[in-house]
Amino acid sequence: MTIPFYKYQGTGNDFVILDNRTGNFTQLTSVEIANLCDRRFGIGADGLMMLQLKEGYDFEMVYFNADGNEGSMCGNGGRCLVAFAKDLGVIDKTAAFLATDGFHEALVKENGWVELKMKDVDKVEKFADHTILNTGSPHYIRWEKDIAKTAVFDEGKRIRYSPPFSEVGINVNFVQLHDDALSVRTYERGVEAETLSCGTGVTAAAIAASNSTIGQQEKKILTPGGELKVKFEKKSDTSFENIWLCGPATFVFSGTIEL
Ligand SMILES: N[C@@H](CCC[C@H](N)C(=O)O)C(=O)O
Repeated sequence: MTIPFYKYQGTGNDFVILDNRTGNFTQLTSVEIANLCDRRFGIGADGLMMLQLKEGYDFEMVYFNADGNEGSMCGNGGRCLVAFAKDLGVIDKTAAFLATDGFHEALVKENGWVELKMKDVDKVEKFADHTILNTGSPHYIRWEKDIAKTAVFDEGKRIRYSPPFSEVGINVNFVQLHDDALSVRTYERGVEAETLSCGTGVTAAAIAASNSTIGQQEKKILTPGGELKVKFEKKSDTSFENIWLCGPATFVFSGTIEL
């Protein structure tokens, strides 16, 4: 089977995208998807997405982690799929699409900048050195003094596979606070490695680092793959709405691959 594919990246979080409006790729197995994402034997990516038709929406986003298993929401992936939909002519400057965690809106701005509305957050669990919350995917936020020195792979893997997370897993984000920004490095579940950026992860970090002000807040986020912005409205210490993940989403290359 010959598969035409498109490769996109958002702050270095990279994805293989398939145009599945025909339904031709629905039967791909998790082993085949993992092979397509393999960086040595395949195209190479942190995940694979299919853009599909869905009645009542511009499109549907179906997301798989690099291990071939269907994942929960991917923020950078969602922004890249919106850029792809725009390049295909499926949308113009706005999108309304369905993902595994529900309905999302998005805006395509100048120079490849894509803003994605994330699901509301209504539970934030704070512990002495970490915070847990779900922004479409589950996230563990650990505060660090200097993330350049953090053993992201070893520590992230240890936490992701420790009880009570071992069975379902969790994404582990190491976060350093600066005066005007946050630096974030993430160990991603399903990739089982550090990625250059994680959209739902930086969204979780921004919310976990919110100040006590009720109302609109905005955080600049620095990741190893580039800069993102998260805007949100704080309703209470555990309730956040109108959450937007904003940043670049870029076409890299396209091609065909034999399966
Ligand atoms: N890279 C993603 C997160 C993808 C989901 C994650 N790997 C999981 O399975 O929870 C992002 O940009 O949000």
